Amino acid sequence: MKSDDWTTLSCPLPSQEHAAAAENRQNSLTKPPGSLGILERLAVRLAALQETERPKVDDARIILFAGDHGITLHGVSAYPSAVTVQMLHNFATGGAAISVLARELRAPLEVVDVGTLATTEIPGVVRDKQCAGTRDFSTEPAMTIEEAQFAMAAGRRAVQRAAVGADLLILGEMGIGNTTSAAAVASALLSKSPDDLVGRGTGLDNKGVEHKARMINAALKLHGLGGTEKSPLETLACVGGLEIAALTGAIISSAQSRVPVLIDGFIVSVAALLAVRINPSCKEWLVYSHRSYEQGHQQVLEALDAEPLLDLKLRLGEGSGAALALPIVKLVCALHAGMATFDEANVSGRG
Ligand SMILES: O=C(O)c1ccc[n+]([C@@H]2O[C@H](COP(=O)([O-])O)[C@@H](O)[C@H]2O)c1
Ligand SMILES: Cc1cc2nc[nH]c2cc1C
Repeated sequence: MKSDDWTTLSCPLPSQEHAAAAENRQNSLTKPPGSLGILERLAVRLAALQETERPKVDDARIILFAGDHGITLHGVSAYPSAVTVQMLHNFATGGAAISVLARELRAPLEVVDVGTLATTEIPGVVRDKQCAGTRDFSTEPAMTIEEAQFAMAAGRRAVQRAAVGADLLILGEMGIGNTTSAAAVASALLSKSPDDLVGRGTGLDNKGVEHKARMINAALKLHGLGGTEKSPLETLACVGGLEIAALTGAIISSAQSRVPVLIDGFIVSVAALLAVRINPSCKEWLVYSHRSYEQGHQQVLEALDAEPLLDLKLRLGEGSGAALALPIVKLVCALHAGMATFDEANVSGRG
């Protein structure tokens, strides 16, 4: 078996039978049908995925992948690359936003360095990397195919270590420069102009955003991306990132292992797009937590037929938007399991 063959192995199909049972229950609960909006569909989807009429999300886990980006040589981020490794220490010592959210939610957090510039072990951070950052994709491919596959497999290893058996997996990322890589991948996969997919990232001004779009445009031409000739894996290798590759592998592996994934912001959604292009059967296993403030996110969400739960103008990453949405997902399950039916509560149905 080739080392990349696992990526296309089918994910389980949601159970139609349990979806029907959950939908019946939703429609019998003491509320006008449809009044809980998109949350009703979420309850039914989780029921189908967990093969039960009454799903639960008691055991959620969080995995965060970090990587650095050669393209940062060209001033595409408001922050220096050094921040990625500095933040790894912050994640490990509990001071980052996702560290606080993980503690509050009692969700175990695993942080994996899949390709930062760090040269030494960082206590509390799993190291699973071949490369210290990607290459500058304005002059050469960011990764070789083998490097991208290694990082995808690192994503799978993390899921097998930290998420198998969980009710839900939250994926997050950290990588200065990764909104440039993510926008480049999305432009190529969606055949859209980078002008429509670039955003401010960590806080670029208008000139910075224009420069970022020009860099991506030139790179797409250099690598022959944007048409149909290149595969998703080749696109990932040319202009993607090591943490984006790990996220892609983790999404596929989680779906194959029957663990639904709560997708975070722009970067994780672009990894979801890659995952669905590589293995369409993983699509059913993805739940979208929020619409990020990053300009291109809406287009990526549309391409994935996503219905995000929140729209809070977040643009932090780290899995923070997904962590903030987790209480809603838990409460959706509690409502679905705990509300009385019209019959049980002796409430009259529609006249
Ligand atoms: O998740 C998002 O939608 C999001 C939007 C903008 C920025 N980020 C975070 O900011 C970093 C990338 O921004 P930049 O400007 O360095 O490309 C990276 O660490 C991401 O986690 C994340
Ligand atoms: C401080 C900081 C924290 C982050 N977390 C995710 N991306 C980030 C980018 C910066 C700059």
